[in-house]
Amino acid sequence: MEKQAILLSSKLFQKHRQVEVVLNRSFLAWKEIEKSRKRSSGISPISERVHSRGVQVCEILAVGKAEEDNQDNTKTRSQKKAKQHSQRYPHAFTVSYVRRTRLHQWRCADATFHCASQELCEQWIKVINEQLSLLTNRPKSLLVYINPYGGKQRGKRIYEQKVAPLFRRACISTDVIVTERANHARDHLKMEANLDQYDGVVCVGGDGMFSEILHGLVTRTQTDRGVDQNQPDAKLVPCSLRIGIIPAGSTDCICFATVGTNDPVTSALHIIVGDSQPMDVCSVHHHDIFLRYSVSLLGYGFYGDVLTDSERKRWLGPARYDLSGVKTFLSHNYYEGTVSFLPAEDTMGNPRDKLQCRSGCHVCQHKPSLKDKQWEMSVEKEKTDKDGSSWNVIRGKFIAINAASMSCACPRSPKGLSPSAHLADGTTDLILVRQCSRLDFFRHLLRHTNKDDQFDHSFVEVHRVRRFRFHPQHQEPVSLEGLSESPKKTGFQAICSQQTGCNYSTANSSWNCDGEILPQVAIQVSLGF
Ligand SMILES: CCCCCCCCCCCCC/C=C/[C@@H](O)[C@H](COP(=O)(O)O)NC(C)=O
Ligand SMILES: Nc1ncnc2c1ncn2[C@@H]1O[C@H](COP(=O)(O)OP(=O)(O)O)[C@@H](O)[C@H]1O
Ligand SMILES: [Ca+2]
Repeated sequence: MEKQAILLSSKLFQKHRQVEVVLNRSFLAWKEIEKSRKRSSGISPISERVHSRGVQVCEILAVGKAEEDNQDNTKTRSQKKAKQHSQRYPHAFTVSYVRRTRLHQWRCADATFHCASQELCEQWIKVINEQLSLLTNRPKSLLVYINPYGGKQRGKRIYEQKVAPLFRRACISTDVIVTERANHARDHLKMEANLDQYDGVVCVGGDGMFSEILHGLVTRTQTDRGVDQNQPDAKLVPCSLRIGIIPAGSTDCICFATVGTNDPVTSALHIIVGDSQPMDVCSVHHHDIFLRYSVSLLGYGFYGDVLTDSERKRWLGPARYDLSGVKTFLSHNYYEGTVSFLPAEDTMGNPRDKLQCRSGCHVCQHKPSLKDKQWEMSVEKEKTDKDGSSWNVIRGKFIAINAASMSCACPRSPKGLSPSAHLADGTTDLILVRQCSRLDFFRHLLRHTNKDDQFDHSFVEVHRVRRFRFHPQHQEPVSLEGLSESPKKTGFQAICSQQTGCNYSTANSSWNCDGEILPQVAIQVSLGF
């Protein structure tokens, strides 16, 4: 590896230990040199033990003058020694940096260095800050939306206690909006927010709140650029602002599946260092009318019914999903319909290849470019127009139809609904669970929580697809009113689905779209901007 030029190097003190601190463009290292005398057979050689530590510059959160330690904590000998040193060398700076703890979990650590003079201390702060200012992907100004009612209703506290102090430490300025109603954040982003002044938007909440913010931002971007997102063939303009997620919801699958954990501090640190992860966005239409976007789960049958039932138990917090899960499992409903899908090319891997998508994943990086895609789409159109040969059509009775655009990993299911799904490959994994016995379905569900393959059942099939359509066997009432909006939550559909009558509500389930119920059952789904 090429050796980098040293930008600054000094002998400083960390507590009472002398350390050699070296900074180059990508790394800050400090080496403690401990001199100890070994007495053996009358000879006293001086041996040097070197403890070396360091941090990549891109993982330094901030550097600044150290706060004076006025506490009288000098109980032990080493504390006394450290105190004496800090009095002798009062000019000190503190480097805050990312420390990796458990798997995927990040914490903020501080290292304080005492300098022989004020000039040296200021020089260190200046040189490190200069290097940090070269990291242009870091946000300086953020717009934060907090859903105070998400998850266990701890969003506000989580933000104030765990996240805001870190943003302050990293000198990130924030405008914070605590939402007062559902869709407050979406409407504010759509119509009011002055987005030019921010480098990103932060969502403090769950998957539903993320979805709100995504819709606000995407709609605003299209409006600003004169694109009509209701046109099914409209080429959407990508958003220039990134969305950071501070998990404070019930499932937090979008955060868990992208970061690897649902921990507010880890997420705040990823935001500060400017990490980003592209993700697939599915567009959902009903008869060519735009309904919603989805980034995680589009689920019909089981997950639709769980969500419909759980909405009336919101007061229970995240436990509502457990209760509704058991209830839905016991009702053991199945739904008839036709699923048609356009498979992804073989080069996109397959849902059972056991490859996990990670940051910098090569499948996502080498997905077909827009140009290839346009070509592909014209071929696809030709084929379908002639004989429909590239579309697969499956008619059947399904307990669940799940489209996972990402793994949908969450604390309940650490591998997720489709463990090998890619975050940004332009495909979704379509999982069809056909009518089976309760015991078989239980076995299938259980495999979401352990290492066994949940697709290894005769009644389950999974396809990696670019587009799909669903038509329920039983006609839904024709109503174009209220499209693109959530249905009124009267609970009507849920109550009806418990009965065995023969109206459409009984025969059909609903789609769970990232935690929101879709108002329509017949849908067309396509991926990619
Ligand atoms: C025998 C035990 C069986 C346990 C099976 C566990 C499987 C769990 C798989 C969960 C996959 C969740 C996908 C994420 C969906 C979210 O978008 C949505 C909304 O999340 P939010 O409430 O907004 O955080 N949550 C649900 C439960 O539908
Ligand atoms: N102030 C608010 N009052 C009521 N509902 C809200 C508010 N802010 C956001 N919401 C809505 O709450 C729903 C659930 O939010 P989310 O943060 O995902 O929590 P959870 O994971 O518990 O479902 C979302 O659909 C969102 O639109
Ligand atoms: Ca995907």
